[in-house]
Amino acid sequence: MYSSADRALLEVPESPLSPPPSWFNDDDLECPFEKIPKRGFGQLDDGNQKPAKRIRIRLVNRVSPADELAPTTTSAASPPISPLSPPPSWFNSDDLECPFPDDAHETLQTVKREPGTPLYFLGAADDDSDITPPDLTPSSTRTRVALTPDTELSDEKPEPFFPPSVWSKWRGSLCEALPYFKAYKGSLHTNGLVATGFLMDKHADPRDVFEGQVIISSVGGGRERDPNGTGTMVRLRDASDSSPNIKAFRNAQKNRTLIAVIAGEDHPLYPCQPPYPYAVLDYFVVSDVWAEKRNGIRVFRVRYEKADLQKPSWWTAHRDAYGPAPSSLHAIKTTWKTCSECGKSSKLIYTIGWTCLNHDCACFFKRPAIKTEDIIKIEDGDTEMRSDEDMPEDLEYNEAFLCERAPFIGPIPPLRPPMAETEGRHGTELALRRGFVCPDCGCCNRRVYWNRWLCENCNRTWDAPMAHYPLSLLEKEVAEFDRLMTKRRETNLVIDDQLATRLNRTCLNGTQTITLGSYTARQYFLPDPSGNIIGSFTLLMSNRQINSQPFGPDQLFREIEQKDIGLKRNPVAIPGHKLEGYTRHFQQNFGARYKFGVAVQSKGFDQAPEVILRALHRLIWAGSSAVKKTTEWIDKDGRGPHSPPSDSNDFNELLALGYMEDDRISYHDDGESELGPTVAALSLGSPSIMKFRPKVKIDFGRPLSKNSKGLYRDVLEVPMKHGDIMVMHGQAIHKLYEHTVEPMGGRRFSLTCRYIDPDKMQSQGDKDDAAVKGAIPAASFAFKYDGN
Ligand SMILES: O=C(O)CCC(=O)C(=O)O
Ligand SMILES: [Fe+2]
Repeated sequence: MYSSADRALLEVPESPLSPPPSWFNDDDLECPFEKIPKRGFGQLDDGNQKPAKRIRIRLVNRVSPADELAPTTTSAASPPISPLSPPPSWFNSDDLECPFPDDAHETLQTVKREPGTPLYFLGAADDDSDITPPDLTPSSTRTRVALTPDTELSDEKPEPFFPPSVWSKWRGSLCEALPYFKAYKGSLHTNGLVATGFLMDKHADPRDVFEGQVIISSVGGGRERDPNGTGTMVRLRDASDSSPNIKAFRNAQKNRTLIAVIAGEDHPLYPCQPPYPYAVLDYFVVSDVWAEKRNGIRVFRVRYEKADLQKPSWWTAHRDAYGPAPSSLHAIKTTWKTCSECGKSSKLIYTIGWTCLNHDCACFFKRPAIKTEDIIKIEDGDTEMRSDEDMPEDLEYNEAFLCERAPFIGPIPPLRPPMAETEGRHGTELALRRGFVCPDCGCCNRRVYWNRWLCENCNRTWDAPMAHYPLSLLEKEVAEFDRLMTKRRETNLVIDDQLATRLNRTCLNGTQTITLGSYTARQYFLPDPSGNIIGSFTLLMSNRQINSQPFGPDQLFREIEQKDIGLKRNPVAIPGHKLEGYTRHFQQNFGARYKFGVAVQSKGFDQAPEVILRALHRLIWAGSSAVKKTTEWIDKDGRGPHSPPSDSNDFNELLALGYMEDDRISYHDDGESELGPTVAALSLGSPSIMKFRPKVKIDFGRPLSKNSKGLYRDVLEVPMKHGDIMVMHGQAIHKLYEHTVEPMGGRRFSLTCRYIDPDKMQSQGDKDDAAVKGAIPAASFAFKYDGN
């Protein structure tokens, strides 16, 4: 079980806006959840339904009657939602229902625009009755909201104009399915320091704009908890030009690359009823990045302009959806002025007048003055009026700044990435392991099942091709792995050991090489801080001969990779965090139910396929043989009160884990209180490395090194290859140490046996269930393994 100190290691950010964003590139599926140990957490709270939120919005007409092109702006009358506001977004099944009828997507497709033929009305209109949009409404019950100047909307926000083409219930699914947004925390995803995806959620700053074609936001990150104890997140320091996110926005602006903007349902300025927790708006281009000063602190703002100006925007229900007429696209331009102080030009952004937006200039963000002595003549004969005061808080944008457009030229890819191509693939490559956007309903999904893709919204399934993992690939992985291990041994000065790549001899108290059946094995003994041996780690090293025997590891590997043994990823609950996570590996449990932080059901051994029972018998032999040798070694010097038990229990549980490319299991312990002292695991497929390190809360009182985060460095790293078996013996190992396994290849299974003590189970139901499911079928003893 994890202690709170362990959990402290697992900190995940609380709000997408609070911590500085982490920067992932496209190939990095790394996610904070995958760093979560799979042990000791409770279940997801699915029943915590989020209350429907109504935001009263008021549409204000800022448009001069003559200026038909100016979009109508919205401003939220409701206060912005603090990034700390608590409600986690766990939906119940009602929430998961698509608000659009099944044929909505077909309806949408019928209005696709032919190149060069603007289908939509693009001109100015005196009133909305002149706007005759194609009937995109998927439902006849939908009402369009007619806007007149100063229209005040009722409590209801309008429904979306039409359904978004890509959406998600979960942040994790969004990040796994979309190539352009993989930021599990923070609001920005970048690729090569260019912004490719931006999520606006929960927080809106003053003057943020969320309209059909123009969005203005602050650059997230850099907020800290208010030292005045208000519980809110505030900016305390100037944002820097050299921060990666500002650079990424500037690069996107300079290169005019596309950035997908995604809206979270809690955005205070959402112009319509949010159809889903997350919905992709469209591709935009970054038109402006500039600095403002707010409460004396420098913040950066970004203006985005929709890339396809002729396509209506699903999130607006008024004429802003149609945008300016093509003939007018170039007509409106914001004025630029050059600063007499720094010589740099800035746009005339605010109605109050021009200010220098170069934050290195003495005149940066100074309020235009009305006193005559402040009027300065500048070169072009124009005048500039400037006071020493900063700009006020209640600024408004100039209409021209909001209305100008710079049409994007270039191909615009579909928002919905196509399903990954399976042709010629073996089935566990990263490209197939990633999530997908359902081509039928646009829902973002994770890859949850080992041998299929399932859309959690419309339940459509696709079989995933799970071909034999090519032997040539496996051999290549092993060759690379061996090279890497040799290098690691050299780096860590492990020259006298054939196996470990990192050995901390001040920590490890003795090792021995032994023979167990046909296996050569290496045994390491782990001490407590006083040097008492508390347990052993044994690695039984397989070889070609063992692997190729009938029902040996080769055959077991081939059978498991082909057979659907029920492997799937499961949700991990993180107490105190509202983000939902899924394990970074696929599981299926057999025998007694093993309760750890992941909700995994168990199939009784009587329902287990033969391959699982064969593995079970091999592990029963390996576990008892390794424990016997541990006991002999310990008994040589005499047992102490801290010595591990001299016997192991019979196993009554087997957890099968499947790892695809890039999957892993992060640091955790196998220390649940119901577990017996011995854990044994068979590795099949790609090589992997298992690492042990002392837990941070344990004071070893010796010069064991720690990393920059204050965590102990690994004291033991052991390579595990196809057919190898590891045995951990001694419960105290899990109190003092934690371990991780990193596969170094594209397909690996681990089959781990434990004993789950019914006497330590809470309920009679659990005990009865364990007795039935954990009973090893008598017939399976025909598969008994004796090491040869
Ligand atoms: O993947 C492995 O070999 C071991 C997994 C593990 O540590 C566990 O199941 O507890
Ligand atoms: Fe483990």
